[in-house]
Amino acid sequence: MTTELRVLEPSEWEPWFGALELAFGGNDPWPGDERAFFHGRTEFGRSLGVWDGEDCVGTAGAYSFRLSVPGGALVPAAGVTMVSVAATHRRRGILTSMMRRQLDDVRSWGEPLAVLTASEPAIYGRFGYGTATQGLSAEIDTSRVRLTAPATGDAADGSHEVRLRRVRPDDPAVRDACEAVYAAEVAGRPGMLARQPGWEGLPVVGGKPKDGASALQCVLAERHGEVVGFTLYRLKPQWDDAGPRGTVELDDLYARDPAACGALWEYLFGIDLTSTVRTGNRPPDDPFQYLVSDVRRCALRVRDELYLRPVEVGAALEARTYRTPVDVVLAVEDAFCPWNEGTWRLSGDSKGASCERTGDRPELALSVRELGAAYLGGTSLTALAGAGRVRELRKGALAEASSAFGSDVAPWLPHGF
Ligand SMILES: CC(=O)SCCNC(=O)CCNC(=O)[C@H](O)C(C)(C)COP(=O)(O)OP(=O)(O)OC[C@H]1O[C@@H](n2cnc3c(N)ncnc32)[C@H](O)[C@@H]1OP(=O)(O)O
Repeated sequence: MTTELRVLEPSEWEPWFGALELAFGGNDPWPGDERAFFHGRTEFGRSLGVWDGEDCVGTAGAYSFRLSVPGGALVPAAGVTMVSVAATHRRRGILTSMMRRQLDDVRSWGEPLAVLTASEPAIYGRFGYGTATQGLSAEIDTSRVRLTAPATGDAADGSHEVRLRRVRPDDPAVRDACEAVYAAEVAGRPGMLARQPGWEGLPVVGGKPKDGASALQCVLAERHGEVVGFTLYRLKPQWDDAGPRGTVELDDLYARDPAACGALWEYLFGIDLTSTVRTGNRPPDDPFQYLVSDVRRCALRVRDELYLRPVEVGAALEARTYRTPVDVVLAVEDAFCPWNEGTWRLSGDSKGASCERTGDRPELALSVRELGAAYLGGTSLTALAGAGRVRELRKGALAEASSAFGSDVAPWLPHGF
């Protein structure tokens, strides 16, 4: 088999995307507007195709993202996407060849991080990606579970009150207002992506009617006319002999303060003719868990979400801040990107950090995959050490580093890409 790996040309997009669709199991092309959305987002200089003669047999892309990290910086990160190999050409190293080329490219572009969401968790660890964020899913029995929103304030004229308003999600003014609420959250929550041009259309494209559910609906939370939160959801009606038992399929909910957040959740819980609120990916520390009467009937589950790989260890560790002061020598293993191998001294605190090569004796040993898992503060180094994935070589180094790497706000990736 002779195949050629090359950078994707715009004229090759159709067979390239068609190969991806096929590799994901369907003969059916994606709906036209979703295709158009992803066509518009394709960055040709950063996308790879593998060709066997005329046939596209491998695909991979890398969006130019900026990822929020602890401390609030937005760090350039390659958003690895559209990865596939034709079923006829699997397990012959084509994915490995694309990962090799891509990580070399990402390094040459000066991006310290690469991130992705994985179709299967088993695929990317070998290339140095660790699970950096988790998403919380819930299926809440709202016929039994009560949610009590916090008091909105005690102004006699009710001026602290949150008002809810139903709007069209595709109205440009609504989108701008929702984007502003999203943007305000990014720096404060590691793992979120600063919106790149064009990506503001994702919630609407991704929220198309599916599985008998309604079109996307949007409710704004406003205070003094200012939008302080919003939710996007679909309603899925269902009836049986006992009457209505519809479902609220929640896509998005963002709020700038607890009162707005509580008001939006309370609204979702109270929609007539529904008895379930279902959601697939909320932050692990989502406030609704602390407002409900019966968390057990919320059927909470956590799932791996964002995988992160430090492409340049030094630059990556310098790009974030640390919750508590840290001064530790890390021995990093990185067989796939050997330029990261070796010992690094990380010194940092809540204001900044330096991370430089050193000849000093290592104090903590770990692979780049564990560094990726711990990077956003969602996976503790202590937990990884408990699994034998991090080794403490100087007593006290583990506790010091683990506390420093942590994040009080759970890192979270709101959507796939
Ligand atoms: C970010 C994203 O886009 S995620 C989407 C990923 N794509 C998909 O899931 C679509 C369906 N699957 C595929 O297209 C292919 O099976 C791919 C892309 C996952 C793998 O492509 P291949 O060319 O077969 O991988 P390659 O031959 O380079 O395998 C490298 C190693 O990974 C292992 N591997 C590859 N895929 C898998 C998998 N799905 N599960 C477990 N191990 C895997 C191989 O066994 C091999 O291991 P080895 O080095 O120990 O022998």
